[in-house]
Formats: sequence, structure tokens, C-alpha cells
Amino acid sequence: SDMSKERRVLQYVLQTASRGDPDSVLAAVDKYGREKEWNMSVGDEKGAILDRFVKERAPQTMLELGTYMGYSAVRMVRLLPQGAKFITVEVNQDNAAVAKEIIAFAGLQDRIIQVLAETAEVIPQLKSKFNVESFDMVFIDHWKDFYLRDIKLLEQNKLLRKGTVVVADNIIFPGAPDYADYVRTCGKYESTFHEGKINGKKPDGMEKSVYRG
Ligand SMILES: Nc1ncnc2c1ncn2CCCCCNC(=O)c1cc(-c2ccc(F)cc2)cc(O)c1O
Ligand SMILES: [Mg+2]
Repeated sequence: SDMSKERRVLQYVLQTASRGDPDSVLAAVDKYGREKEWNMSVGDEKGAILDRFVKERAPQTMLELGTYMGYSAVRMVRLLPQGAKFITVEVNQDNAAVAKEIIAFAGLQDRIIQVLAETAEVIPQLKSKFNVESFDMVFIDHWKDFYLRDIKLLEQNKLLRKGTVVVADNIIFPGAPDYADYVRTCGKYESTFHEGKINGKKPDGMEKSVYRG
């Protein structure tokens, strides 16, 4: 069978980006998405907003739900201090394999822990298996109808603390209305919406929710 779209993106990155240069890897994924085939990575418009959140929080421990091809992992880890712990969870084996190669090409493999699992299974194991006390920052970008279930799992497993910044992609499209309603009204978060288009045209945005502890 011919290769998947994700494999075509990987091939383009390997052929056009510079090994060990995360910015060139991000630029290659964005360029392929603009000129050849769109892909559901967070992209450069919302990515720039994410950059700002990471720089402001300077997290020592970070969790990502939904690795996909590793674009947002490369994007965020390139801004983290050397000793920071970054864990990213992906359920799709093929996409996780593509992500592993993209992350390695960017030279960030020693700074990213990739986990192949359903989020609901791994969240309760993070403290014991990955020696995590709590997260300074979380990026949620997996199945939209799992966002609410998983932020409640993070709360129940005491993985959030006062000041943890939880960022969720796709609040408008494909949409996570139950999640948005929860973080905005439950009283446990200081929540703000940050608009960012998909592929320069489709209205979307990310919710930034700071846990009150
Ligand atoms: N560890 C785990 N546990 C559970 N599910 C897990 C998982 N790891 C992965 N998944 C499964 C995630 C599947 C991808 C989720 N993302 C999306 O579905 C997504 C779709 C769009 C989109 C936009 C315009 C369109 F026209 C069409 C689609 C944009 C985005 O930014 C998206 O993030
Ligand atoms: Mg997304």
C-alpha cells in the first residue's frame, strides 16, 4: 500500500529540513501543509500563541495528550529549559512512529518521553510510572470528546497544582463545548479563550485555563 499522508510529511521534513534544527522542522511541516496536503497539527498561527504560553510559564514538567506527528511536542520542547520533563501520549501506533522520527530529526529525542497508550489508562499511572508529582503545564489536543473526561482524571489523580496552565486546542472546531463550559464555570480555573484560525481560514482557538489549586 502506498504511504500515509503522515509518512509523506515525514519524508518532506527529512528531505528539506536541517537535522538538529527544530525551527526548520516546524517550518517544513507548515510549508507542506500550506502547499501540498493540510494536516491537523496545531500549525503556525495557534503555534505562536502556544509559544507565548510556554515562554510565560517556563514549565519544568509538561504533559501533552495527543502527539500526532510530534509538531506541537517539537514546538514546545524547543522552548523548555534543558532539564524539563515533557511527556506526550498518543494512541495511534503509525502516527507515534512518525512522531518519533520527526522528534529525533529535530534532535529532541532525549527531552521527550513518548507514551503509546489511551490517555484514560496512562493518566492514573503517571505518578508511579514516570515519577511525576504534578504538571506545570498540560496541552490537550486529542479526541475532542475526551477533553472533559481527561481534565477531570488529571484533577482526581492530583496531577494539577496551583498555577498549572492547561491549554486545549480546537475549542471552536472540531469543538469541545462541554470542556469549555466546564473550565469556564466550575470555579477551579481562571480561563481565557485565544482565537487562532486553522490553515489561515477556519475560525478556531485555544482555551488557556490556570488551575486555582
Ligand atoms: N492518547 C490518546 N488517547 C485518546 N485518543 C487519542 C490519543 N492520542 C491520539 N488520539 C486520537 C486523536 C485523534 C486526533 C485528534 N485531533 C483532531 O481530531 C483534530 C482535528 C482537526 C480538524 C480540523 C479541521 C477539519 F476539517 C478536520 C479536522 C484539527 C485539530 O487541531 C485536531 O486536533
Ligand atoms: Mg488540534
